[in-house]
Amino acid sequence: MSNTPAFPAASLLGYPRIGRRRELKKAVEAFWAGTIDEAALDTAAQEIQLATARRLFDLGLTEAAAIPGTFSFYDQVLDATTHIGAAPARFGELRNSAGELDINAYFTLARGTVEQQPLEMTKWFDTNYHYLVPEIGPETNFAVTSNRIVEQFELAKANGFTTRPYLVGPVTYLLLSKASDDAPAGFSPLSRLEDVLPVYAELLSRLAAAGATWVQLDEPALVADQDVPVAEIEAAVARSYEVLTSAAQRPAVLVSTPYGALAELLPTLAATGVEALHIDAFKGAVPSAEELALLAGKTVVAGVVDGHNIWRNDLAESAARLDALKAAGLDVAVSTSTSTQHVPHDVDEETQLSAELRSWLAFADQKVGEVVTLAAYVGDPASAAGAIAEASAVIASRAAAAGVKRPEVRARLAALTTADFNRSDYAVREAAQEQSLHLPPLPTTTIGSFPQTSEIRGARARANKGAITGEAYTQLMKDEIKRVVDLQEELGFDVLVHGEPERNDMVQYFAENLEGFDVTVHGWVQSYGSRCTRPSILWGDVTREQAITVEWAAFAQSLTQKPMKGMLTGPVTILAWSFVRDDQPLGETANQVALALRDEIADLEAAGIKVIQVDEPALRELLPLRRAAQPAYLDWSVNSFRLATAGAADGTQVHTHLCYSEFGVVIDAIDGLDADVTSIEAARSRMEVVNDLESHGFGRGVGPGVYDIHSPRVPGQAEVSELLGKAVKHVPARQLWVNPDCGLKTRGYAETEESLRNLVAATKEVRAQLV
Ligand code: MET
Ligand SMILES: [Zn+2]
Repeated sequence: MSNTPAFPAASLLGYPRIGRRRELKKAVEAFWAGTIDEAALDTAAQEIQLATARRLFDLGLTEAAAIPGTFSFYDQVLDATTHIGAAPARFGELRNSAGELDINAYFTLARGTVEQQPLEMTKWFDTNYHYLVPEIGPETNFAVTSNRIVEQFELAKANGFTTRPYLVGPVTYLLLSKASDDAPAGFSPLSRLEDVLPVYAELLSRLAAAGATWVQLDEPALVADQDVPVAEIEAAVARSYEVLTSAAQRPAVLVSTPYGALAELLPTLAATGVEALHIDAFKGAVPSAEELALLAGKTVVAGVVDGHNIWRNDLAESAARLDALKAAGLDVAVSTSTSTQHVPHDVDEETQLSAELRSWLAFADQKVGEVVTLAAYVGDPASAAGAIAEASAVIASRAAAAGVKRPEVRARLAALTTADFNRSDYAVREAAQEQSLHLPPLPTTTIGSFPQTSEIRGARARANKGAITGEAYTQLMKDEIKRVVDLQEELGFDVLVHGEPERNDMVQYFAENLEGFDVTVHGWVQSYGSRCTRPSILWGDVTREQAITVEWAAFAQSLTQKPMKGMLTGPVTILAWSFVRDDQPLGETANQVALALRDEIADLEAAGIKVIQVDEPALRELLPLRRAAQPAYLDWSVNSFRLATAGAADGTQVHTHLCYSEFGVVIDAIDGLDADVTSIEAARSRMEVVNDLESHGFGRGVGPGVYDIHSPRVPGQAEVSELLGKAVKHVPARQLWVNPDCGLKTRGYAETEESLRNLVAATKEVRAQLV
């Protein structure tokens, strides 16, 4: 390329897609339900894209290509899949008569069909966002199969905004892919790079023809240690960006590398012809002078504003980082460390929070302001002096604010000894639990929540508005608990749950009932597809003023002779799904939460609860992307779980639940949790996990999920029997539990009942075959 257009001085890596009032969620779900048609869905999507462009422009992203084109109907990895023709053959022909993977094909891949499970879903780096895993084999027929990225650019352009189209980069795309069903053993998706690159080149050429000046190719896989040897990744990066930058007609290329430091791949990217390289200069350190020298001639897009958490930026600290980059003589632009898709839109919406707390925060819109200020600083340091001083003053006042440090919490933590982290040997506990529980082989249970019906949500909304009394609300929840308990009795479950109707969200519920947290009203963040969560804000030392779950659990237990599980959310998950204070190590915060849970467990036991589940679905999520940092993380995270649970009596059965399939990665840590029973996701990955369990010799109870609750599909009895048949071949039957992959709160009652009925019937079938 001759005459590279200037990269905008201020930019964002990405922006929330779901809409300030979750307009996209509503439109997409209405489309699935058949209440709006494709044209109406498109109109809603266009309105969101234009509202975003207008907003970002008004907030100061006024230069061409400053506004990221990061809208997505469901997921950015699925977007790439449908643009490059990578629909797996197992779905049959999904291309329409024009040869395109249209919106129907798109949602088929995301949600599955009666015959086909959807693409597997897994965590996006160290975030709570989930992407759909591509399945690539020798048979994958790569070709441009969607023009949506071009149409979205054109839509913005026609309305006066030159955006910067976004695509997951080719190396990351293939590294995140798994081998298709049809691929031979040992097949590596990265081996298809040469076939993928011309398709990316064609998309770049179409974007250039439409007038795009810059494109953003996102390569976060380059900041994470991979199973593929580094030399292979280096070669793939070098080759990809050689091919893509030698295309005749193309926009200038920004490669973004969020979620951590690039480390050994920085020189490789520096040697390519890409015009701009984004580095995560918030989480990652500023590269050394030698590395920076390699970047001469490129724009360095410095991600100094954290896109992944909500604290106001320490502008003085960011300015110092920018100074280091400028001192190396580089052309520096300012951006966020990651897409701001991980944070809510706007602090100003949260008028119920104290002005003090609000002054400590920056959501996506405030981050735009920070980026714009810092970009001005790069041009003229004096221009930002006032803003920098103000940010420093706010950060200092936060450190001294009431509730941030509570002496009694700190004293209790300081007094802990190793005994507080250890239970009796498993053999002792196992015997005591056999006595207290008398369970059949292959005990059946569910993960906790039952469908959250519109009646339940409506009752909560009315109670929050004061339209019904607290007593009326409690009664409605108790009625619901009774329905759920009766249903489980009728279905024949062995260990029951109360269904969690009183919980809006498994983390927020505890945040609302513990000191040290605050919750937002509009702070929705996309978790996967149309699903959003509203992370709480953990800003101070954590204490529990009174029992939280005991009344509900005791009521549920009073309705049945079967054991009722007490249900708690573990410390790591509470941290991972909240916006956590950044002023002390995570391990300290986790232990504060653990002590509150430990007290709750003691109260549950005193109320007669014999099985207590402490969910840790996010244990894998916070795992550092670099192997060197993983042992320290696993140490504090496992210890916080042990601190929470080690006060339980031998006869109390402690369960934990983790919902993802890459179990092998953290199996030692899961063992370290020392839970008596562990339930995990396995249905979508068709029980692959039992191989890991077998090779590891996992010795305690385990329930690999047999019902994928992420889709409305009902698994048949034969399908569940087959999964269980596979499980008993690899895991001793006496350790095996039968349960769904996860909680049922997002499902409807009809499909849930049918699925659970099949689950129990299949269990009886397999039990009968055990000798
Ligand atoms: C994301 S893990 C969910 C566990 C929780 N107990 C539930 O069933 O909803
Ligand atoms: Zn789960």
